[in-house]
Amino acid sequence: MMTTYKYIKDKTVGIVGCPFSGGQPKEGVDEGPIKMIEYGLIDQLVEMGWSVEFDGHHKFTEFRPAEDPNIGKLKKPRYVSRVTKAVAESVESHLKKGHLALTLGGDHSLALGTVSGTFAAYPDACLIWIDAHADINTPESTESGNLHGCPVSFLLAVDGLINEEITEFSWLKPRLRPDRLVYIGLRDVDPPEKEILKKYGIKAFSMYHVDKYGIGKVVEMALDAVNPDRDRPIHLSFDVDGLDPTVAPSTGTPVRGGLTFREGHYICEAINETGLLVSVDIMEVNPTLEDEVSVFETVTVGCSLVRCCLGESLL
Ligand SMILES: NC(=[NH2+])NCCC[C@H](N)C(=O)O
Ligand SMILES: [Mn+2]
Ligand SMILES: [Mn+2]
Repeated sequence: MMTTYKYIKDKTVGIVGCPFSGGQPKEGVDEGPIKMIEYGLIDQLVEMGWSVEFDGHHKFTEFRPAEDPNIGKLKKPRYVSRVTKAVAESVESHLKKGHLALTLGGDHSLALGTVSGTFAAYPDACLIWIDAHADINTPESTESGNLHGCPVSFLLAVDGLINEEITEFSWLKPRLRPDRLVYIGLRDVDPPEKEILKKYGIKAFSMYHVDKYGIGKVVEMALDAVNPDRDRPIHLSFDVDGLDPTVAPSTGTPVRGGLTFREGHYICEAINETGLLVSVDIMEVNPTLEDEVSVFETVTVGCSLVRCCLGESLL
């Protein structure tokens, strides 16, 4: 099988390395991208025929404000805002050169940047979000105050979802229409998040749906929902906690009953097959959690998801 890419020129991928943990409290998730690169991801992609552009990981510590008091319940809002603004610019510039943008996280607050960057370059894109969580809490609804649980609410182009104007994030232009967003893998959604999904009619396939229909049908239904004519650019945001903790144990907020190894990879293969993928995030790999074997499994699964997104196939 050979994928023809509709939006990507010269089979080039730009890697945006994002060692960042400010959207949640556990240290170590900033080492995720460093480990994925150390495990040989670039060579693997070159081996597959991709040209890789990577100028080293972002150095975010210089964005860290001396003081960053909570805004309402939100923790480290200034740090997260500055970092994700820089990420948005990196992703957008890769996409505008006709590259596929591959962002390695880091915690999922980084999607504030990756999705903003993608929709700046491709306003007509759609977003496929693989996760145990919906990450759609608002500044009011979040219980944890961790911004990795909130990015989607900031990105949605709807009125009245974010009540208080948070000037810190004024750079962010919400461009994501609710009908261009679909979830797969959900199993730990907070009650106010369920309300938001319902209110805006956001398509979501939980693990119940994966069990009921099988992953093949679920991906097809997800694409039908956000990309019925199979012509829009696709942004895939993959939180490795969408996978079962037996498959990706080294992550900050594991939830039992997740996607199997094959289901996770199938999603990436099927999305690659559309030829429409322009932007991929692999998020929440934390190589400091659990034992050595778990770390190895989680980092290697991060790398193999990327390879499947970029066209590695079994035959
Ligand atoms: N990207 C993640 N792992 N998010 C977990 C979010 C958990 C919880 N819903 C919260 O808002 O804090
Ligand atoms: Mn998650
Ligand atoms: Mn997430």
